[in-house]
Amino acid sequence: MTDLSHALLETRSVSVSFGAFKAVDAVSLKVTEGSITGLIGPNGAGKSTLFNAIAGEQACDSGEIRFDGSRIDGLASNDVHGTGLARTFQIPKPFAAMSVLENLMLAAPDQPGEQFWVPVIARGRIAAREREILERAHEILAFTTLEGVASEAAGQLSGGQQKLLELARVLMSSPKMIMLDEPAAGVNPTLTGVLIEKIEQLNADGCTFLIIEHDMDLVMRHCDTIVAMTNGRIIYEGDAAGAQSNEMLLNAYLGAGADG
Ligand SMILES: Nc1ncnc2c1ncn2[C@@H]1O[C@H](COP(=O)(O)OP(=O)(O)OP(=O)(O)O)[C@@H](O)[C@H]1O
Repeated sequence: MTDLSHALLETRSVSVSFGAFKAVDAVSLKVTEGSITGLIGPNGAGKSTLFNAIAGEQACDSGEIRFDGSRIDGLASNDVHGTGLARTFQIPKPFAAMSVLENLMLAAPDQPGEQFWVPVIARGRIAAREREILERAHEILAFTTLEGVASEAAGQLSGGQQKLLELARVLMSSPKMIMLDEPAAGVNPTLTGVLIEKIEQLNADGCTFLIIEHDMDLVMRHCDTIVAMTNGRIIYEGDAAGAQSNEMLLNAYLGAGADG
């Protein structure tokens, strides 16, 4: 039978070391276009290091990373983002003193900026682009339920709202794929529910997700594929039912005493 599933993101034998310690050890992973893929594993398994390598924030020792048909390993993080692959961080990093709206506007690609030498003739075009960015920011604020706090300083938001702001910021670049690092950590159940609903809506509109998460209920219920890592290696790739009955995976969690 022909395999019609297309790997939007693929790592081929990717390794990352810190000194003599191999945090990611020859990881080959495929994320199918249109999927919500969960990346799980006990603390220290190498999940965030793999994310950082994919996002261009951590150099690989060896291996290849392909996104949407092109090699992205070796690209700087901004250039990876420019290919349509966005990521959020385990600990949100907003510009705390700036408003929520300003945080979104700064995340827009193709910023016109404040360039005093811009010829008068171009100023109309710049104003039009700024209006477009503002409109898009308001659309995304409404979508992520943050419109009511648009003028508040980002640093004043609750932990859960900051996670929504992280998602809102990456949506400004209309990415094809989003990697979320522990989106539900420290978030109350109501906001976790909002976050999941938004992820599923974006997914229905064609956005692919790779999600690191320790909340097993979230992962098992909302991810169509699960990839499990331990000690830098992939030990399971398949569906939720298979993951729940996988002995190696169970032992890895028990051995690490993880919170998942
Ligand atoms: N910059 C670094 N320098 C040295 N060691 C590092 C560095 N970053 C990560 N490590 C180590 O690499 C291993 C993998 O860490 P990583 O953060 O990728 O794990 P993780 O699976 O994301 O864990 P968690 O679920 O706790 O976030 C850990 O042993 C960690 O201590």
